[in-house]
Amino acid sequence: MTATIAAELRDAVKVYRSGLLGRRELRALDGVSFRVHAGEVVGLVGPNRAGKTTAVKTLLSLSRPSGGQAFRFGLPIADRRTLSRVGYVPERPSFPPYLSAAEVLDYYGTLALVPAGERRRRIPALLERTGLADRAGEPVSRFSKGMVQRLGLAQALINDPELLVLDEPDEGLDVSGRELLHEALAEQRGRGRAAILVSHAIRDVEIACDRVIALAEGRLVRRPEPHPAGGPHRGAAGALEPATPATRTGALP
Ligand SMILES: Nc1ncnc2c1ncn2[C@@H]1O[C@H](COP(=O)(O)OP(=O)(O)OP(=O)(O)O)[C@@H](O)[C@H]1O
Repeated sequence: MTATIAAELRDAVKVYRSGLLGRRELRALDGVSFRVHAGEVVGLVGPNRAGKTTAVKTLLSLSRPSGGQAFRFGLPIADRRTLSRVGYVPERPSFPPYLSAAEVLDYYGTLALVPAGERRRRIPALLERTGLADRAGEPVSRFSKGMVQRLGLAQALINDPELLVLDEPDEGLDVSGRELLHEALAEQRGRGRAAILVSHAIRDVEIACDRVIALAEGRLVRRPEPHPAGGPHRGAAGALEPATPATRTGALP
């Protein structure tokens, strides 16, 4: 039986236009196809400007593709109901500075349609887990960069997501903060859920991910390899393959 496909891009194209009459075009995504299955943690890597953030923003309905298709849990991304099943830590999380950490989590939990009883149960547990419990009542304006990153992770977990998307979440995190990330990713895998980690920290990707998808200049340069659902975590290192013609034409694993 095929594992649930939590996220998929099919020949996705994103063109940004600039200059006179929009004549200059930049192809942030140029025919990118990949799938992320339930039960696997996928690393999305590549140099600056490769299109990594554009790819995840497309999967999150934050960027409208110029061509191709994108799906969450088998449904087109235009169907926004599936967003409540996703947790997302953006590249530079920021929160209303006058809210406390507990209020931020309550706010985002409400937006993600988490029932009040669940929010009351989850918020203290997440604050404890992310090491913010002793500062839970303080306004976020007093938080350090690493604390904001930790709150970003707690925020992404408030709805117990089936797909967790982390866009360079390791910026500013200390060793225990990185361990926290690895634990969250391992937990996703262990519970048969999916995760995408965008990172330049190759060591973190090797430790945390089952396989790697690499982009460069808006194109896939490595072919994703299917991960047997429920199979042992073998690390990302063995999952790389050279680019193939199939990759270029958008054929899916
Ligand atoms: N809103 C936008 N308008 C115009 N160009 C954009 C926009 N967003 C992204 N781009 C361009 O698209 C390309 C891909 O950007 P993207 O942020 O997806 O890359 P990335 O791989 O995440 O890069 P980094 O590692 O630097 O974060 C870049 O050339 C960027 O300048």
